[in-house]
Amino acid sequence: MTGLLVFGRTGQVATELARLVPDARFLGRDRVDLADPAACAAAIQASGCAAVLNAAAYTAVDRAESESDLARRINAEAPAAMARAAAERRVPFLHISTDYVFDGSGEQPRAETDPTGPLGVYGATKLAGERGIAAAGGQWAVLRTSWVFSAHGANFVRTMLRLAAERDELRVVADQHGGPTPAADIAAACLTMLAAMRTDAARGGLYHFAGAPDASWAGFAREIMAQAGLSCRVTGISTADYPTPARRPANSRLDCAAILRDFGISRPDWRAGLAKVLQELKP
Ligand SMILES: NC(=O)C1=CN([C@@H]2O[C@H](COP(=O)(O)OP(=O)(O)OC[C@H]3O[C@@H](n4cnc5c(N)ncnc54)[C@H](OP(=O)(O)O)[C@@H]3O)[C@@H](O)[C@H]2O)C=CC1
Ligand SMILES: Cc1cn([C@H]2C[C@H](O)[C@@H](COP(=O)(O)OP(=O)(O)O[C@H]3O[C@@H](C)C(=O)[C@@H](O)[C@H]3O)O2)c(=O)[nH]c1=O
Ligand SMILES: [Mg+2]
Repeated sequence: MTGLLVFGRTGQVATELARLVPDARFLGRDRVDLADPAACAAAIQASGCAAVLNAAAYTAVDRAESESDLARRINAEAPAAMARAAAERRVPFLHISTDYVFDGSGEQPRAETDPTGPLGVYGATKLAGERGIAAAGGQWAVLRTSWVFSAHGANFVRTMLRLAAERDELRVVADQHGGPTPAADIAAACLTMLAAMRTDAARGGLYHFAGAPDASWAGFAREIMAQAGLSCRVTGISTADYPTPARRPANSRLDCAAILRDFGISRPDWRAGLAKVLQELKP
């Protein structure tokens, strides 16, 4: 995809995007600080790009509870400023959001039209970002995804592998459910959506996208151990037994029917994505 400007360079999704579109321009933290929303807008204005994708964010869920001002600038104000700059330049803008915008009640998968209710600062700032983008007046899309993993960066798969090397039992919450999602599939979905948006100015909006089947974190951990051939035992525990600064939704399941209907993008099997990531991590 020519003329694509990407915010982020070292993150999970940005790294996978660089593999798929090496000719895109990637703006790392060294080039633009998302804590400076005006600098984000200026980067778009100066770029002459044909499309903008924001793959950067403040993703430290627990730390956000004590750094809410910074999280808000990066997750809410910067994306809104990007969306306004893209609107001025009349180029499509794609942004990534999260299952943590929901309150996690019930057991049904959430649709795009369902009410939000973030439980923590990370989710609240990501939701504010979604709203700022929708209010910017340009052509935009927001892809809400969940439980992202890859061979790079900080993610649950790498955490589990690290801990499994140190212990013979891991205690992992079994009462939070969602769809683990390979970063590579998110990158591909973003490019499919942007391509459609570039050929039709009426395309865009809010879409859910997550790997299948839905699992608990404990179930995800057990599959990691099984595929990696590790004997570390995974004991399912309740959220109450794993206290964290930020509350997390018990029901993170996303209904992904709309993105299939409108873009032909189906839920990837995360177990296949996990096999690829483990292969990549092999020494
Ligand atoms: N990770 C997950 O499980 C999920 C992520 N998402 C969303 O998907 C998107 C991509 O996430 P993912 O790839 O996992 O994120 P990562 O945490 O892997 O990467 C975040 C990126 O943002 C950059 N960044 C953070 N702060 C700044 C800043 N002040 N200035 C410039 N760059 C900054 C980081 O740079 P640096 O490396 O220098 O710190 C890093 O490249 C985000 O919008 C996230 O909210 C949605 C659902 C789940
Ligand atoms: C390390 C560990 C975690 N857990 C729990 C804590 C948490 O409920 C769950 C996952 O831990 P993590 O720290 O990876 O979770 P977290 O950082 O909250 O992951 C989230 O990141 C943000 C950016 C998102 O947008 C979400 O979709 C989600 O992927 O597992 C255990 O039960 N045992 C453990 O040993
Ligand atoms: Mg984390």
